Amino acid sequence: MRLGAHAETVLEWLALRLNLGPKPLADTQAAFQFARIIMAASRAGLFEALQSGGRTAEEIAASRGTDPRATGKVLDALLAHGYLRFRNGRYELNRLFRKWLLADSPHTVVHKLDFQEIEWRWTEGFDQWLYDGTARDMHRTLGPNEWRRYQWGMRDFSTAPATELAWRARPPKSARALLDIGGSHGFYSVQLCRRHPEMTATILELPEAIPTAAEILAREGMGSRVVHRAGNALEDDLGTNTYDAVLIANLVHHFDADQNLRLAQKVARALRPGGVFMVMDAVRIASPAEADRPDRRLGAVLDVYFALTSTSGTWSVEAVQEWQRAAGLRPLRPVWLQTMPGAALLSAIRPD
Ligand SMILES: C[S@@+](CC[C@H](N)C(=O)[O-])C[C@H]1O[C@@H](n2cnc3c(N)ncnc32)[C@H](O)[C@@H]1O
Repeated sequence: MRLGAHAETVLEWLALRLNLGPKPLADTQAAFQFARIIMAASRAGLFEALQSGGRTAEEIAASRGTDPRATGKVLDALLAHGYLRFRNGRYELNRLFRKWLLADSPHTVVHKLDFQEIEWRWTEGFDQWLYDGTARDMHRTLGPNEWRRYQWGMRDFSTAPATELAWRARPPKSARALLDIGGSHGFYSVQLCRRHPEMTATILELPEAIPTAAEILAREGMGSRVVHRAGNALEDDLGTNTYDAVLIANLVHHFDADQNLRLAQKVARALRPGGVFMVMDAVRIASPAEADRPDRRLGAVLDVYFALTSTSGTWSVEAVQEWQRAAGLRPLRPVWLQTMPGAALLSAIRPD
């Protein structure tokens, strides 16, 4: 997935090729301002105001309590970028974006856009961090309301990759017990259990996450097939010969190499012979020689973000497979997720 400025005309392409336009400004000014416009529009409910049809800027502003002039400008910026269209004097939500920007859509990202307001504030720490390397350990510093917004945000982030992962993961055919470490809202477990009707799942989560995570999970109607267990994956015993599959999705980037190695060893003990350890995450380069690989771009940016927010960072395929091998597991070929470009499912089997 390529971020940044892309030419739309031959002349723009030429200007980019000849390096005539300042790419660093396209990568920053337009990107960060438009990002904040989308977030503000979503948080103010401007997209929601267009749910049941076209409206004028004045009607939208009146229904959301926003300033009419400011609202008109925001709507025009969204129009210019294809989020909206304009017909018969009214703004309409573009059909493609209804799926993502309406709160009652199963694919909504409205909560993630809300959580990004917190992440935005965190990223203001990049400058200081670059000098002193002092990171924020986000899981130790969130307040109760931030925990709530975090869990809802993670839920929105998971719907597309969880559905794909459930189709492409290969737990043993007879798999019955799944452990989902740091599984939060449980959507990965829910989709895996829907795909494998014999399977039940336990989500191991920090206690602070569980009130909101359980509320989100309850909406899926899985009953006792997917349940939470409060604990800490770094400190708790995970059992012996207990699970057919263990998933850790979007969490190894919060742990350092030593923590991940010890966790892999606990997972290997907890797996039954033939069981599978599934690590899903954005993947970083193993060395600067790999830097031009398109499937490592997301991991490169998130590596910096997680180093700031949780002291660690993203990991390479090789690093994850090294922990898995050191724990006595046999890594399988990586599965690159199409719904989350730059993320991969790195599975390893416990030999019989
Ligand atoms: C980035 S979220 C990922 C949630 C979910 N797996 C997904 O991919 O959508 C990381 C989750 O791991 C949980 N977590 C962090 N440290 C943990 C630990 N030591 N033990 C168990 N869970 C942890 C957090 O509370 C959070 O819900």
